[in-house]
Amino acid sequence: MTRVGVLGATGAVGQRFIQLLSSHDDFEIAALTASSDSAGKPYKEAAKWRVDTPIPDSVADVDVLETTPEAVPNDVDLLFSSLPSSVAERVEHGFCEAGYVVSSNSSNERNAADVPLVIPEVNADHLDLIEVQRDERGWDGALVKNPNCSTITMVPTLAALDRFGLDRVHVSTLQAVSGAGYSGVSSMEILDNVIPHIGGEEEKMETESRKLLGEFTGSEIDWHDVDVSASCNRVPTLDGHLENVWAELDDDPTVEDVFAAFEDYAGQDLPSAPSPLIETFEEPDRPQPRLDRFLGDGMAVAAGGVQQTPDGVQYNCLAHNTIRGAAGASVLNGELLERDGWL
Ligand SMILES: NC(=O)C1=CN([C@@H]2O[C@H](COP(=O)(O)OP(=O)(O)OC[C@H]3O[C@@H](n4cnc5c(N)ncnc54)[C@H](OP(=O)(O)O)[C@@H]3O)[C@@H](O)[C@H]2O)C=CC1
Ligand SMILES: N[C@@H](CC(=O)OP(=O)(O)O)C(=O)O
Repeated sequence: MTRVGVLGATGAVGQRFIQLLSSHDDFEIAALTASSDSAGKPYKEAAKWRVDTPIPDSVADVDVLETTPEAVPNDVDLLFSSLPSSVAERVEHGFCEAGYVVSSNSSNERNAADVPLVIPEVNADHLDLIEVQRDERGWDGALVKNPNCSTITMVPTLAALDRFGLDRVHVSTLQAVSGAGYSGVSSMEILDNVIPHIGGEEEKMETESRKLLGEFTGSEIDWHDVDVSASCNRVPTLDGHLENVWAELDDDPTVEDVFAAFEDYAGQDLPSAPSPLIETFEEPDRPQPRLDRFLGDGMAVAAGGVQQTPDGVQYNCLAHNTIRGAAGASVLNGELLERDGWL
């Protein structure tokens, strides 16, 4: 078993990590950290447990640690990070310097030139950027990021469409409230409403997509030159981001060609990787958040509503934002790090 820790374990995403890791066949939870307010308390007291399965017995009475390299046992091989990005920016480097490999969900440094931003089914080879990172930063550890939840919902479908020459993408999102965290959007704001703005989200989709779809040259990531324009909206669903995508393509695929590209897109042979990665629907009213967010145990991307347009294709896609879009994405990266010998 690989001994793992969770930084920010008491938070909304931290709890998802615990849910996923407590039943993992290869990872064993060996350290849970949070803020100084929680440190020293048993996990069940420090965390207000809000996940829809019971708090695992294996963590309930474990004492929460300070989020410092000194507090985490040396024999922990891999850390998952779900800290607020302002905190992550301050502390993640210290863990990497101390020799820990950190698989982080926080948004800081996702676009840094020497930080691998990875979806294992899309760009597993970008992990080799760790060599460059270690050379440049003098770390024994490493920092690897997964993308933003809206980005990760769309990018596998774009990767599948790239065989037709991806030229330009417009996307409009309908994002669930859990993406903003438990206290992020008040019920008075979101009930009977849609909020047509999510701070920073559009820029994240527009940049992270191009890095993920880029080529690793051996020393750097050559970003894809696709032009991405995003419009992001908060809607009153609990979990599951739905997205309407218009992709302009060099070729002129039929609807059947697009379905085949989605269905043939290869997954990964990793414990948390879904098969298939992209589940398709011919019914025009699918995918839907409530019906389809748990496909592939919350790790699949659902796609449907495929139509030809004058310049390419239009479709809808959906993924579970706190599983495939957050904790599940980091765990999958952890599995890739282990398989490829980076731990
Ligand atoms: N991709 C996605 O869909 C989502 C991504 N995220 C990202 O994940 C990260 C975590 O989000 P979320 O779980 O909602 O946040 P929460 O506020 O629920 O949890 C934050 C966690 O960080 C800990 N923490 C806060 N301040 C400090 C500090 N100064 N030092 C050490 N630990 C600290 C908290 O501990 P304590 O309990 O002691 O305060 C808690 O464990 C963010 O970066 C967020 O942007 C979040 C939601 C969805
Ligand atoms: N902004 C996302 C969630 C999030 O926290 O994203 P990021 O991981 O980029 O910080 C949402 O609101 O749905």
